[in-house]
Amino acid sequence: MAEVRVEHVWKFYREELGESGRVLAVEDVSFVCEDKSFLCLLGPSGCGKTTTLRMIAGLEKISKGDIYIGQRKVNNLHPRDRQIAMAFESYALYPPLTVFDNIAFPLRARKYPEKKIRDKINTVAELLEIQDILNHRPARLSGGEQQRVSLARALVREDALVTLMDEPISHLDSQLKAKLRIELKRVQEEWGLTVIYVTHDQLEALSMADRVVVMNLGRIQQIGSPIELYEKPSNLFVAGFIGEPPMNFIECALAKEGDKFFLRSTFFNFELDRGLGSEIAKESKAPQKLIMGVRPGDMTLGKSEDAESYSLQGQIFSIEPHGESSVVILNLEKDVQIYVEVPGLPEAAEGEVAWVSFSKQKMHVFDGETGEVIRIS
Ligand SMILES: Nc1ncnc2c1ncn2[C@@H]1O[C@H](COP(=O)(O)OP(=O)(O)OP(=O)(O)O)[C@@H](O)[C@H]1O
Repeated sequence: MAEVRVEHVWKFYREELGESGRVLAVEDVSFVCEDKSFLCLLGPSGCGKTTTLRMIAGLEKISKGDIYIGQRKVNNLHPRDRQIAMAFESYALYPPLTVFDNIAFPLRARKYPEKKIRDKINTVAELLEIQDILNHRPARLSGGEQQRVSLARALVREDALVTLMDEPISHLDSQLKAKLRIELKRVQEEWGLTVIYVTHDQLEALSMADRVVVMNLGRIQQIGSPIELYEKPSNLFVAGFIGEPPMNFIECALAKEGDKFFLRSTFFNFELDRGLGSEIAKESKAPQKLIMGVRPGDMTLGKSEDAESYSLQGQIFSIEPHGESSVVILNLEKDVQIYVEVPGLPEAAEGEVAWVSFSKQKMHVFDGETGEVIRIS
């Protein structure tokens, strides 16, 4: 295994339109995937995550920057010479070979003994629930089965320095996905694999990765552990992208009265701790154009204001039971709604007036112009 370093990597695609039509797909991306760790590239469609992975694999040329696998700079190395295993969304299975022979192919090419190949394939087949299709040919497999075979072929490669996966479980049903999220993480840890995994699904990234690289519009937005991204998002994009239901955002402004600072909007007037107030006054490019953020799960629902916390009043618009929890949607005004996640079923009814409260520590403040978070440094 080996660490992977991506240093100031850029990718321009030149479209048929000519020079002027070039697409900037990846912009100055740098990150390290440590040896034997699980790193996810997470972001919405078109954010550049697949392009980044394909440059690591050697399937796409780097426009600018360097990529290292272990100590070796691989910019100009053929994919075959990079010692990588790949499970990509396009399965690339060999149609004439059975599933077993497809998985065995890279092992036989490396002259593994047949007994070892069989043992390894049986272990992986059980893990991925493909024992019963080992003798089938790819043409008669469903998309989800082909995806698991492609994943199996990548996982059996003991000699690979790094395993690259692009949406490897996207075509599976939710039950199998849930099982494989747990199993993939277990196998990665047990076998000591170094994994770089592309997904647009935050649940996959947050449940499996040691570190997550969040991308948008070709750029890295934040790199952190799942808990860091959730609790300390560094900008509005990450705050809104991570978490389900997403973080609530309300426009507001900074106000100063004497030596006290307030965060003010039509719906609230929160007195700020002096430290945060001064930080906003100092750091914000537009203190009259701030955005307050609070996660649905960080709020409680009640019938009265909580003097110890920040509170907002609204009218319950709907209650959605989700099993263990419920999502309550409150109207603050016709066009302004907030989502609150409460355990079980709330003791409240649609149409009632209710208060939501949250502790000061759970509030996030963002600069409305730059989108960057403002917190006490
Ligand atoms: N071969 C290509 N030629 C031109 N533009 C491309 C090419 N491949 C990708 N792009 C563009 O580069 C950008 C990044 O694409 P990429 O596939 O890396 O994104 P992604 O985050 O993996 O998205 P998805 O999850 O939809 O695959 C997009 O704007 C895409 O349209």
